[in-house]
Amino acid sequence: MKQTARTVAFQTLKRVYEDDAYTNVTLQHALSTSQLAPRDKGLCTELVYGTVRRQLTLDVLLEPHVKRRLQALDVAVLTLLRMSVYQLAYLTRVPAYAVIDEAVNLAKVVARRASGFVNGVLRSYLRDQLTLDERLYRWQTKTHPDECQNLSIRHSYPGWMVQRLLSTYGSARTEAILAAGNEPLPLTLRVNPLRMNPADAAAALEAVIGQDAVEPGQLSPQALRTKAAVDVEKLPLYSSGALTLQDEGAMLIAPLLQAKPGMRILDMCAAPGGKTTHIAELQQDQGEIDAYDVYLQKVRNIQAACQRLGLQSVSARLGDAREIAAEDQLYDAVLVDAPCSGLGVMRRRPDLRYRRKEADIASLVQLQQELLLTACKVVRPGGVVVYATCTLLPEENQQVVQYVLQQLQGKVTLDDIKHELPPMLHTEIDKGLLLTPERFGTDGFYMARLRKQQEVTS
Ligand SMILES: C[S@@+](CC[C@H](N)C(=O)[O-])C[C@H]1O[C@@H](n2cnc3c(N)ncnc32)[C@H](O)[C@@H]1O
Repeated sequence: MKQTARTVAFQTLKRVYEDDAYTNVTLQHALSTSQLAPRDKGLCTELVYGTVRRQLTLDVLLEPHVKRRLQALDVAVLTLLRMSVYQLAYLTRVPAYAVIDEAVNLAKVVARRASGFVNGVLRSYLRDQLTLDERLYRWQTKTHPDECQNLSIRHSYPGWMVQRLLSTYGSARTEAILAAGNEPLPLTLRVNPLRMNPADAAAALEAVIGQDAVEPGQLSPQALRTKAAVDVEKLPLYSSGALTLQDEGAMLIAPLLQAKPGMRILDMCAAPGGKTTHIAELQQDQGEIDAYDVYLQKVRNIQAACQRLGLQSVSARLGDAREIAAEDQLYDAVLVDAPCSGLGVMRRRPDLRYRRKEADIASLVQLQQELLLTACKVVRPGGVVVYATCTLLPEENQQVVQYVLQQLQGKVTLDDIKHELPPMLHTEIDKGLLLTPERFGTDGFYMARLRKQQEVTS
């Protein structure tokens, strides 16, 4: 089969559906072993991410044109239909006849006996001549969904997730958050100040990807945003350790530790090392950072990141961070970048919305509380603990902080971080900073800083 953006996308999607494989990992592997040109890699990524993200909507769009239950279709056929309807409904720049021709040709190779069926379904879809909104309106008038079901199908998220967001953020903001989770991922980079300053890095990047293709970030002085598609990991600038791929919102977290050269810092949940390496850069690589993760492969990822960036001050360690004991020497600052439900990073991990189950939340909250309590134990009096997540649920964010403050009865207090953050974020601060993804084009994050009180000696 000749390799094109669509064939690689189809094979990736089929693996995702058949083996329940992770979309981002499967796609990354498929692209790195393909011979596709950068432009085709872009289209392939769009087809895979879009089809997975919009799956619940796509199935509703398909249903009127398929007489059988969709789940009863062969995986290859269902994959082709979803991928094709994604293009017809969302990628209006692609001509419909090209979508159908390519789907039928692909069907002849991967599901020969079903090529007529694929052709028939897609032609029936086109005959309707309705816009996406009109199709969804038709579904609505037929099924009379409540607000939650309606948003769930329109934006393709499970109902429980929508319900939890609705009860926290209300209708309009929830809809904006859901829509933001379906947007393409912007490419943001953190410049390593030990290697380069941001202006030089921007100029060096523009020399490769084109004039005016790079702009400074809005929220972090170390951030660059690129407007052109580029395989950053293949650039010498990247392999030489001048750049790290990181969301701009994530770049706000490490600075809250106020790391200075010589400080001893603990990063409790560190892999793949995005924030550990940021802390090391801010400390000019002069200090001691213990970076824990509970999975061996992930610990290796931290080591690899430090090696690429030329950082010496990090010790990557394998272990459950809840078991770290208060040694003689306590830490000056601790980061708890806790495992969480990930509702803030939906555009980054398109299948997370279907993998995450509502029942996970209670055990995540317990883990988050235990990690934060341990952090407060192993930080020195006067030292700080930064608690961060990439989710939007108050029970994993403000309520975890509240729980720990109550448990520790005044031994730990909440810091005011307002004046350390850009003024445009001040409205987002309330018991920590809550960055929702529809506001500034970042992923969604929560971050708060606690301070251990000095022991009173008489
Ligand atoms: C949100 S991610 C951390 C992201 C990382 N800080 C970064 O910026 O690249 C949470 C990490 O916590 C790890 N983790 C989960 N439970 C843990 C535990 N009990 N102790 C240490 N790490 C844990 C997970 O393996 C995962 O890599």
